[in-house]
Amino acid sequence: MIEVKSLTKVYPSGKGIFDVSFDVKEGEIFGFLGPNGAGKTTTIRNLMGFTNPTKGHASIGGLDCRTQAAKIQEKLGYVPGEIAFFDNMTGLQFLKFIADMRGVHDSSRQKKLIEWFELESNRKIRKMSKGMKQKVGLIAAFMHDPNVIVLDEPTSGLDPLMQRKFVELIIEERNRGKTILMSSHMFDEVDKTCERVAIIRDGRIVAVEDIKTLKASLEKSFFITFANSSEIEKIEKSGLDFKIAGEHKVEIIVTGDYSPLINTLSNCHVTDIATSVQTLEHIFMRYYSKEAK
Ligand SMILES: Nc1ncnc2c1ncn2[C@@H]1O[C@H](COP(=O)(O)OP(=O)(O)OP(=O)(O)O)[C@@H](O)[C@H]1O
Repeated sequence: MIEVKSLTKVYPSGKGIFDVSFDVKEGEIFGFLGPNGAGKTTTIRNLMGFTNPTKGHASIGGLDCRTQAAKIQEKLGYVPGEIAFFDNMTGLQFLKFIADMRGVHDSSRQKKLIEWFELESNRKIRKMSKGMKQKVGLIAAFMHDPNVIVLDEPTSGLDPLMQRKFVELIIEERNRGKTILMSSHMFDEVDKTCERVAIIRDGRIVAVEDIKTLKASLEKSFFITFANSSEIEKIEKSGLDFKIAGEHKVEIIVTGDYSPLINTLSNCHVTDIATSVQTLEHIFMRYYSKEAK
């Protein structure tokens, strides 16, 4: 549904994005992650046709993002990273203005979204907090029921309750067949919603991965305490990946298959087991760090 091929945008400073390629399938939530300044907004601005690429191209629903931007925007929902509004309007006036521009006459979905995000819609935008403005931007992006939604850091400024509501909303939209591309710094939100992610660093894609595959590579550490130190010999002979963690204690690291651990421990006198689980954040941080390939 969204295709990005060798997209390159070089700013005069030499910064930008280089050979960015990924695709977002119809009906999936796709996460776009990366440290500050990595190139997420630049990529998204190219998708919206706000800026022309130096090289490469992008399309949404088969339409070219450079030459058919107006047509794409008719059907798209978009939340920019920084929302600039008509400050003197109330939230509701702004939403009505956008709906009129889009030729949307049924306001039932707009009303539902105002209730869902508990927006004080009669407040002037200039008197709204960052989070309130973000809600207005989200409602504007979703209220015309678009098939494709592009979100640049959609929950920045939202409190945890509203973040949760946002997560519920996009899962519901995905279940209704909508395609969502979302840049985010919130690993937890990405974990809860996305099927796949692309990670960008210094303007280049360093990974495009299935969340399930990433989760399968998470390590789990088991801290096992034995009744006596002689039990440790059994661990040494077992072939398990382990480190000594005390006189009677080992840390055993498991990825995926737990059977060898269970079989080995069933022959040992164990007095305590504690566990610690890696989260997706560990994996994302590995890609964010300079050492990642
Ligand atoms: N209009 C511009 N002119 C010149 N350089 C720019 C412009 N916009 C972005 N850049 C530079 O391009 C690089 C990518 O910036 P971009 O805003 O796309 O990153 P980002 O991943 O969205 O970051 P963040 O997470 O901080 O929002 C940065 O080095 C940035 O300074």
